[in-house]
Amino acid sequence: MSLNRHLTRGRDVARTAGDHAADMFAPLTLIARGLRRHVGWTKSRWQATPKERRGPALLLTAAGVMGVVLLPHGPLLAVVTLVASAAWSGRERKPAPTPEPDPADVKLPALYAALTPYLATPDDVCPLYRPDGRYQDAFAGWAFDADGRLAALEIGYPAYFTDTEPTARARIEQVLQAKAGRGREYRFDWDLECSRLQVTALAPLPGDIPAQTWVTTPGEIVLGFTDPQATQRMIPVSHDGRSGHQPPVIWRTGPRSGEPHLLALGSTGSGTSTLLRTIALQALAHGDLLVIDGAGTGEHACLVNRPGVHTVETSLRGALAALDWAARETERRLAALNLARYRGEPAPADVSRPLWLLLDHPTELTELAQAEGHPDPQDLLELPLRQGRAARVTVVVVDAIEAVDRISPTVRAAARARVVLGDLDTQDLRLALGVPLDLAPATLTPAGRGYARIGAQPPVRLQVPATVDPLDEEAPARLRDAVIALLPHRDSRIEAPAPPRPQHQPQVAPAAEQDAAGAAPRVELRKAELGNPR
Ligand SMILES: Nc1ncnc2c1ncn2[C@@H]1O[C@H](COP(=O)(O)OP(=O)(O)OP(=O)(O)O)[C@@H](O)[C@H]1O
Repeated sequence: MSLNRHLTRGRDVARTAGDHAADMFAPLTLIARGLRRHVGWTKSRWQATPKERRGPALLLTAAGVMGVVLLPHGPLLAVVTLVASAAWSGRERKPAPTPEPDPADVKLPALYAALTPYLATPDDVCPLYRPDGRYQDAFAGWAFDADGRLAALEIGYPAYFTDTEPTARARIEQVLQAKAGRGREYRFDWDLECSRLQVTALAPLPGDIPAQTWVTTPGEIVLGFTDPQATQRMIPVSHDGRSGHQPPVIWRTGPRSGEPHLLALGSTGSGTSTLLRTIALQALAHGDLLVIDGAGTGEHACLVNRPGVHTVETSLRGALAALDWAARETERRLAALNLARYRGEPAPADVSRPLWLLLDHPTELTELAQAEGHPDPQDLLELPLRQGRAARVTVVVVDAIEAVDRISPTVRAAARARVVLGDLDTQDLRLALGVPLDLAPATLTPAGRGYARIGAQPPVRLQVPATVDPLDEEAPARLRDAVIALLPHRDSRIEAPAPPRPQHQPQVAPAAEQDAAGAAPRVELRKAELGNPR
């Protein structure tokens, strides 16, 4: 056996013996500690007793001791009592818990100090913010939640602070969010007239709301859910096996809509394809779809061959053919509507059924078209975007925020309903929504979280329903089943009798038949095959 092993063993034996000894002598230690405390108490009492009373006190104690000695079993009882009381007072006493410090006194001085460099100037003779100042002088009110996190704060700031400049405001918002915790979203209400800023921490929106049939009127699309303060409407929602009501973000489409087209941008994996699927499932209830999957990831394969879905294209040639048909269909619809109006007749059924052009990452196809010398598919959207409202053609484009420069100006100008999803900085949010946000997003946002702005309305928070790809095996089965239940089948559309079918279908010629120059093939309307259109 090596020396090292001897030493280790010896150490173990010594430690075990020490532990046993400590266990054995624990009662004696307890009593000894108690006796020490008794002696200490007696000493302090003796010193506290005035000198003239010490003699009588000593006499009284001696008489007591004598009495005890004279009693039958007195000395024994006295020893037992002394030992018991020593054991009692020798216990380890837990220190009284120190009261939790007031979170306001811990967090608000730090917040005040962090704001001081931005809101103080040396020339101010009566500064609201100064290095040796108190937060109570500048902060008008505050509230903390049960976990000690800042829930609301109202601060005052000097009138000379440049609160009309977005960059100056953004700096203050950044400091406030950093000090109050980046894990939550905050709303900033700037009262420019009174030089006051109200900061409110926002509760997270409910996530994972499964796809389901929403209670809306035709033409209304539920993009997701928001704060109760942002809308006066509530719709029934089943979530986690319970029924309740949630405030929806509704996008109104159709001939009377001020925002007939939508553009959604997001960071990678933020849920833009999921948003497109959410819209597709609702649009299918009353209209027909044409889907272009520019990324070619097959995320919309669940729509292939579904009643009401004209085509799901993933190739450049297929997309060009389908969009060319959509442009001519828009033209045809307009002509038919104008003729009906001219004759004073109701609009024919085949032009009043909404047509939806859903484009996922079309800029991928734009790049491909440029490389191969084909026309840009986005150019074919011009007519549907300009005339779509009258012709009941709605365009929805979703793409990555990095591709915003490649989105055609016509799409950006005509798509006045905007959605932005994912972790984005304030500049990207502003670019996507067209206005600065008075909200600071949390650092980590779940999939489907973002903001929506319909037309000129102020932006609202948005959580898109979890309309997952039913072919995505990694998605939870209950969410996939919910989507499958909404997909129309050949014999029914949304579990209801099939509505009359439109009298025209896109027929995309095989790519091989396309001309050598790469021009998009014409989509033929095969009216002869109306009996079996799909
Ligand atoms: N609202 C949501 N609720 C729950 N999960 C979601 C939601 N939106 C998206 N997801 C999940 O997040 C992942 C990414 O979603 P999605 O494919 O829609 O994002 P994307 O923005 O299209 O991604 P990419 O940038 O790759 O195109 C998927 O697994 C999807 O199921």
